[in-house]
Amino acid sequence: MTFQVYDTTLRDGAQREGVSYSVVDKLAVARLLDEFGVGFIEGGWPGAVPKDTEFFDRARTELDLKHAVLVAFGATRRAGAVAADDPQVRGLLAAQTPAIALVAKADLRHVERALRTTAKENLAMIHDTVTHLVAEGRRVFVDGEHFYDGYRHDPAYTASVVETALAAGAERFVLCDTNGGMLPSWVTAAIADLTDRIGVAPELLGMHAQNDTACAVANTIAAVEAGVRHVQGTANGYGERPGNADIFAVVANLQLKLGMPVLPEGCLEQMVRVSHAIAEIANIAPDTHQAYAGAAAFAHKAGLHASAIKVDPLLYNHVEPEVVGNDMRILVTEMAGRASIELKSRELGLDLAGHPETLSRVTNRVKELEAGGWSFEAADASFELLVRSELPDAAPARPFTLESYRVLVEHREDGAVVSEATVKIRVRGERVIATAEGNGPVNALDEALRAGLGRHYPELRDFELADYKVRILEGSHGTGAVTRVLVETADARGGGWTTVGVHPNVVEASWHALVDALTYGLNRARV
Ligand SMILES: CC(=O)SCCNC(=O)CCNC(=O)[C@H](O)C(C)(C)COP(=O)(O)OP(=O)(O)OC[C@H]1O[C@@H](n2cnc3c(N)ncnc32)[C@H](O)[C@@H]1OP(=O)(O)O
Ligand SMILES: CC(=O)C(=O)O
Repeated sequence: MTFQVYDTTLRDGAQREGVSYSVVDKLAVARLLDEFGVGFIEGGWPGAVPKDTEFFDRARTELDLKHAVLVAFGATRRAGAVAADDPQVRGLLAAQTPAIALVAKADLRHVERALRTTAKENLAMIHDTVTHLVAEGRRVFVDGEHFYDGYRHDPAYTASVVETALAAGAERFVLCDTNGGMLPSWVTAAIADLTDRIGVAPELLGMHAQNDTACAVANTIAAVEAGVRHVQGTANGYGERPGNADIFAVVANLQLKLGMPVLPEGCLEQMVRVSHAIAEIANIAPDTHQAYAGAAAFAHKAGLHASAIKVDPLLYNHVEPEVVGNDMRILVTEMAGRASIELKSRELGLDLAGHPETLSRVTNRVKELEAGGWSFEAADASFELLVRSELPDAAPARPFTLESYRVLVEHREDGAVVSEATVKIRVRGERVIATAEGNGPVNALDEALRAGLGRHYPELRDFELADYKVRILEGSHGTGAVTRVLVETADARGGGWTTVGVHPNVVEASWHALVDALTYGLNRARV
């Protein structure tokens, strides 16, 4: 039986606090999920949510899916109603999708207390709705809401829900951990007990796990190991409350750990791109520490790791990052050893293999500076300048030498605050004095330095300060604190780099970061 990868980013994922997709967003997410190769895309609840109704209408003409089948999600008919006449069920058919997922009560307590109907009527609601939709030519999935809690409470009734749905023609019965309270061994035990009790083939079952115990991915994998062949999940684990099973981690675990080729060839490598693009559309910053897809998923900080990675990257990576479209990175911090410095330098295009003294000097310098509050982890450009300055044939580090700078901040009677900076520098043998105003002291300093350098280095016009972050370092107090400044600079070619400066005076810390930023940019522009 074919393995089914079923995505519910556009339905359960949209139930995450803070997420609100437009119809255009939903269409874009569906295209991305299709590129990732999922077999089913649950698009929302037509008839209940107006945007979802419009999504299915537009999807018919605007989506050309290569891998996925669109699924409309809804509920079983209301108690006492006729399925064919139930407006909600009619809304599902009106979406004209090849497949429909029905949420059905699988816990007797919910039947009695939330639906306020009888055990028998709930079974009839499931039976009638499934047979009606199948007769209308739809593939039907039944999501057994609260399956696991219900099975613990009254296994015989919950098992009868599964039997009813499958007997009525459902293609799969999906075991939902709706409250997300399960642990992997409990999932395994429940599936084994259910299959023994009613003799159902586990391949006819699916798994939908909420993440309230942080076990959604593990629970899903446990279900597959128990024989289930349909898994549900969402991009980046978005979903109601803490979320759903992260479909990226689920699929990667199945393919790379259990050897199950559940995606079409070539799709797994799309993971990082698809994950980040969906985060962008959802307006959620990508989780850098997300397994497999996060920017830090293969980032190594400890010196001991780097020294082994130098021999073979797989000694400290559980898989090759490229198989999910990710990259390995080496972080340079006070935890670095010579191997970390060598690998990081290589990443930046500098081969230090034949320079053991340089390696030792840079390693010691990094440790010293980090102890004083510097941080190179997020400032590759400052690190590269540091390495270059320690190379035996190092060129002069700066495009100028500083005689002095001065910054004034004037608070005027009318409330206006004006900053003015003057720099006195030597550029290519010439003494230059330049003054500029800015909306703050750092901006004024930046402008004055650019004005002073501009005639000799016209390419400076292409750089702009993209971000500026100040952090007060721990262990220091009040206005006398040591500050760390990170400056992010962008150029007209779409590139960007980050530099760092540290000093008890925030202007001096900013000066270091600014000078590194311009120096690095000028070196780069000349390559
Ligand atoms: C576990 C999950 O996450 S399932 C996905 C849930 N998603 C959503 O709820 C998002 C979309 N929902 C909505 O837009 C609305 O809740 C609607 C349109 C579906 C229903 O709205 P309303 O008619 O105003 O009802 P309301 O939301 O207050 O209550 C839900 C009704 O559905 C009934 N219901 C709940 N589950 C089911 C079910 N599986 N089958 C049939 N009816 C059900 C409830 O008993 C309740 O009926 P009542 O109105 O007679 O009390
Ligand atoms: C269907 C669903 O989202 C749940 O039971 O959690």
